[in-house]
Amino acid sequence: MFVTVGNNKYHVNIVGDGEPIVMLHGFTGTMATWNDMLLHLSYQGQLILIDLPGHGDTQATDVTTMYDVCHDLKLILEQLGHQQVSLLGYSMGGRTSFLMAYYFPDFVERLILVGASPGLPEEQRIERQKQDEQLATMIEREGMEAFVSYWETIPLFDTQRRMPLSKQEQIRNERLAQSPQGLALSLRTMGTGKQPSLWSFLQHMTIPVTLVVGEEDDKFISLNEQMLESLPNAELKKISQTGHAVHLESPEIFGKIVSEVLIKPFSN
Ligand SMILES: C=C(O[C@H]1C=C[C@H](C(=O)CCC(=O)O)[C@@H](C(=O)O)[C@@H]1O)C(=O)O
Repeated sequence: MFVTVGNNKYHVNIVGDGEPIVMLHGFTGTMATWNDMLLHLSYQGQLILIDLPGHGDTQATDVTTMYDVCHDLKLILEQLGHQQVSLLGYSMGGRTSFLMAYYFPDFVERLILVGASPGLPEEQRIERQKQDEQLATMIEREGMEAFVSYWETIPLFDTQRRMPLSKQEQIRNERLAQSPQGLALSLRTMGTGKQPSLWSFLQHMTIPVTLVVGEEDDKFISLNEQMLESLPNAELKKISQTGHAVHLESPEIFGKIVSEVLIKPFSN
């Protein structure tokens, strides 16, 4: 189905009824990124999967900041009849989930974040915005084949080469199915450099936060351990023999973690 907010038309997939958990994919992904994990999810509530701007079947070009995206997401969920949701986000979707809790604290019940961060320290943002702009321009000039061939070789995804070739091909095809214009818009709107830094806000985020990170994702292990020190009501789950995309590399383990968190929410 599609939900229209303002000039933007979002692709949304709703499964079941009850307490909603909204799932937000990462850069270059779509709602299909959750398919493997969902095979191992035991949850009686409602699943709401959304393609973010610049991705999948969503047609949302009237966004310039992450606030615009978060506000659209809130309007979508209110249109669906929800006043409060849980959020599950991977990487860019995790950063977006963090911001949803920051902008709309009464709207977010809990966070489950995979390979996520609260953005960069303020002083690093400008440089990263330049890098994100360079990448956006590369994608527009050289197209999807060249971008994906580069993107899948970054160290963050080294562990994905241990996955079955069929799974690697599935991830590659999901990335190739994106448009250069869409990914460029995403980087210019939702790129890591564009994310307001929430590091100083973490100490005030009292909702339950489950951080999930692959034990071989060195960069995000360090970031998530730092986040855990600041978050007053959080737990950190490290998944062995797994890298950045925990939900893709260890879908069974991740599905069980999400099931446990949603069925028996922890609270410090
Ligand atoms: C390379 C870095 O940042 C990017 C890496 C992961 C993020 C993501 O969404 C996953 C993309 C994927 O699975 O293909 C992405 C984001 O958060 O927007 C980052 O641009 C890095 O070293 O920080």
